[in-house]
Amino acid sequence: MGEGLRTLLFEGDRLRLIDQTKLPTELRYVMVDDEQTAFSAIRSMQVRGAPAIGMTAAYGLYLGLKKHVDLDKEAFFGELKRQAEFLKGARPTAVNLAWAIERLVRVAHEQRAQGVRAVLNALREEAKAIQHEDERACRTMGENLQAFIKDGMGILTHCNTGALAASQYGTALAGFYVAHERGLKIHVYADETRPFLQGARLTAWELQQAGIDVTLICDNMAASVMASRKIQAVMVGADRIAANGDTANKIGTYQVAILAKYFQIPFYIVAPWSTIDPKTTSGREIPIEERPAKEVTEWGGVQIAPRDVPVYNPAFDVTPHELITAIVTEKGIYLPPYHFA
Ligand SMILES: CSC[C@H]1O[C@H](OP(=O)(O)O)[C@H](O)[C@@H]1O
Repeated sequence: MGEGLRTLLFEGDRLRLIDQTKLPTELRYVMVDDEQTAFSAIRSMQVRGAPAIGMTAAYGLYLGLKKHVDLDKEAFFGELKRQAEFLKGARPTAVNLAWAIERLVRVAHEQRAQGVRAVLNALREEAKAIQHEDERACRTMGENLQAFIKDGMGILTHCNTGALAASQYGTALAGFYVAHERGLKIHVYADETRPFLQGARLTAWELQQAGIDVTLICDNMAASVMASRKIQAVMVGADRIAANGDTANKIGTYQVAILAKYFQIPFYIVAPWSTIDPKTTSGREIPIEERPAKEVTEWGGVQIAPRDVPVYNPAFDVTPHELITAIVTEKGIYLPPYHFA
């Protein structure tokens, strides 16, 4: 689905999202028409993936404020502040969310001298601009990643970094789509990605739809698959990259990076520039979201662990920069030592 199905479709002043909690068994949609519906789609992970949640929050902020078009300017800007803070709290780790909201807030203040309607128009256009920029960034990341993709390669990936996670193509998966378009034969090993199963439910589905060879493995099989020399590279996404290159990504990424180091397999991060947060100097400062215990103790409403057992469910971990071979963005390829400013 590199170019086909759209995770986000903004049309007729409404945002339609693919409901990712229903995949792969059902292709259903969810509509966003204000900040509340945007917040709940992001929090419940109907939409997920750093670029996709940033774009959803941007449209959600515009749509939420549109309902307050009749407020005077002072009250409207008060509402802007409230909704912006509210949306930023939906998920704390992926910096793309705060980045997109801050872009809209900046534009609103630049237009403050104009009327509320002019501010609203500017907000809508900024949200659309973020989406268009993301489309171009995804394609360029995919092209840049070709520097590390060779014909016949086995590639391990974790979570879902595909078209579902962004406007189209995705980040690491963009590279797989471009390689496939160019006739390269690659074989992708997709970690299932406990507990939310983005690898099993989303990556396996996306790659299968696109006709790219994919084999699903459980997370605890990665060492064994690497030991059998099936993997020549690991390529994953990111939710926040600190100035020193430390990278927060889906829980389980860190252990894959350690395994890659052990087996001397290169480990690549692929992310748009908006995922880099130079204000965060190292991974220690990255806030890690904790998700509800039920995501671990239940699946599909079925209990799979003892009732009331204590659960620790961090959604992300931080891979230290020294385990990262290169960071690929739309602006180019970055090699260690990393210094993002
Ligand atoms: C293209 S960013 C994808 C990114 O999304 C992730 O998390 P989640 O599914 O919780 O939004 C993850 O860390 C991926 O690498």
